[in-house]
Amino acid sequence: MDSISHSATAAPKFTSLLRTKPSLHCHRSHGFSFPNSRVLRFRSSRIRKRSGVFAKIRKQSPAIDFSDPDWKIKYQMDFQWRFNIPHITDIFPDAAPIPSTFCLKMSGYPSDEEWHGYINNNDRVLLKVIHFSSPTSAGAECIDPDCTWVEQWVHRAGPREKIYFKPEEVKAAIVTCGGLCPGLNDVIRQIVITLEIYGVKKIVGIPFCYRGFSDNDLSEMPLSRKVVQNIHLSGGSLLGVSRGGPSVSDMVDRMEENGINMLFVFGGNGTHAGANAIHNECRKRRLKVAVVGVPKTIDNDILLMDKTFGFDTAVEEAQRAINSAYIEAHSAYHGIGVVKLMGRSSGFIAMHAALASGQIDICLIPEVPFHLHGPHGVLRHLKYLIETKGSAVVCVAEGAGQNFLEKTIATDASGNIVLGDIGVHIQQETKKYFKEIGVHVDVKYIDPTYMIRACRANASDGILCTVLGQNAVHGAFGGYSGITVGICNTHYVYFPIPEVISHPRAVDPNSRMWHRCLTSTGQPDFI
Ligand SMILES: Nc1ncnc2c1ncn2[C@@H]1O[C@H](COP(=O)(O)OP(=O)(O)OP(=O)(O)O)[C@@H](O)[C@H]1O
Ligand SMILES: O=P(O)(O)OC[C@H]1O[C@](O)(CO)[C@@H](O)[C@@H]1O
Ligand SMILES: [Mg+2]
Repeated sequence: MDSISHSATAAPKFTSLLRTKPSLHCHRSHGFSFPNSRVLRFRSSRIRKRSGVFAKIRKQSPAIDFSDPDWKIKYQMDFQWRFNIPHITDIFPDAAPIPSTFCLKMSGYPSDEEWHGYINNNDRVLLKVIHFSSPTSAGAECIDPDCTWVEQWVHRAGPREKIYFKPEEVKAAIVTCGGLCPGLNDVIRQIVITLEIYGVKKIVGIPFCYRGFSDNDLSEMPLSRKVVQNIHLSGGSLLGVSRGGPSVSDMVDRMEENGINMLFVFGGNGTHAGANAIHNECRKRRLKVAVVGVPKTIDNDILLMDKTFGFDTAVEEAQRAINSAYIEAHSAYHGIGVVKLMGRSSGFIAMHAALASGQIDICLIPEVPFHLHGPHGVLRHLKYLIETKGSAVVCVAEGAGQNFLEKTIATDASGNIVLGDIGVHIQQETKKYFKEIGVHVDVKYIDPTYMIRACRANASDGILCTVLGQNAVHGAFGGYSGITVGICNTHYVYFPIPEVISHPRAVDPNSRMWHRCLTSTGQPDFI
């Protein structure tokens, strides 16, 4: 039987620490670093400020004192506190749960009367599953110099036996923000379907991201199973997306006016900062509202998750661009293909697309610095490839090599810096370089960004969207707020929002995956 101790921390150990910050003197950025390894650093203490809105992320604690024999237990206690997921009862201690209206039991099956199929609030998923025996192991993430094994548990997602909202009193709203991403419609669809199964009748879409809360020309879109039945068959978002928007206080005003008490927000770091700010504002106003995020980033740059929806589709779709570049390059005399793929601050799409295609000779990502010119530069290697292979294909992530481009202070409506076009730059520099050395080359440049983003989700993303969408609804009905859903070591979890947005997730240049990519392309260091 589920004990309903949804609160913080009844993890396998330290069950007494429910929602109270332990007084400890451990950790976050203890200052040592190992060659070739990454010591876990907690950047969650950063405070992000935007348009007067603060997404406050937990306070910094002192460094870990490893001479303290209890450092590990203290570290784990602090971890539990940080990964506690906020619950309605934090502000409404008397909120009484009711039996779930989401029924899993089929009559007569299974025969075991004890079985109910719900997730116990105390179920946990292990966040890190590799025990690195040494800080010098590839990709090692160590907490202490000996790389001691420290268990880190996070909350398991899924339907709870007791719920904190009566379905007839729920008005749920869905909002999709940032850039497009394959799978948005799949998640909208699953949320609507699952809400209806709980018995919710009032479900609306907020058009064009947070803008839909403030713009008087935009009105709520009523949603039902009938409306969303086939929307996953096309890409884009039924509700539309945009960047920028109103202040958090204006959005919560509108939510109050319109009686919205469940909000499902899909987006990246920016959107989640907004969702967390809405959650905090609702708590400040003592509103019984559940705000649940669904990470949407085609760049796959949200922390702690195996991957985000749309990423697999993007990698798959990128194959078409890479293959075209390869065929063009291969069919031309001294052909060079350049493909630019998405990834503002992380090169996951470029790295995975290069690995999947096996057609890339040079993969350039923001996390790994490179020179274009000079004896070890990309252009010299291209010359070598032309001489030895007769053609070459380069894949570059959009955020790579920004140091070669003119700095700009231009930002989009959300405050994101507008990047220079590294793909065009590489194309131009390549042409110039080969002209200067008197070697004929035929350079073709492909930027498939918006073709990729507009695709419908592939099968594996379709499944991921389904699970994430359903779990978002279960989280809200379970009484959680200020959380986001994710996949972690193949299991589904809830994270407190601040922990996943403190900074963008990046490719670790010391990881096996990046090394595999280098093995596959055969490229040298360009430094
Ligand atoms: N720090 C913040 N606090 C509150 N709201 C924010 C914050 N940053 C961004 N937003 C809002 O979140 C929405 C989306 O932000 P943004 O355009 O950065 O996309 P994103 O969620 O990061 O997704 P993408 O991966 O497509 O960039 C916008 O309406 C923006 O105003
Ligand atoms: O052109 P837009 O819509 O501002 O979006 C571009 C950005 O969106 C992303 O696809 C992330 O959503 C980035 O890779 C890219 O820089
Ligand atoms: Mg963003």
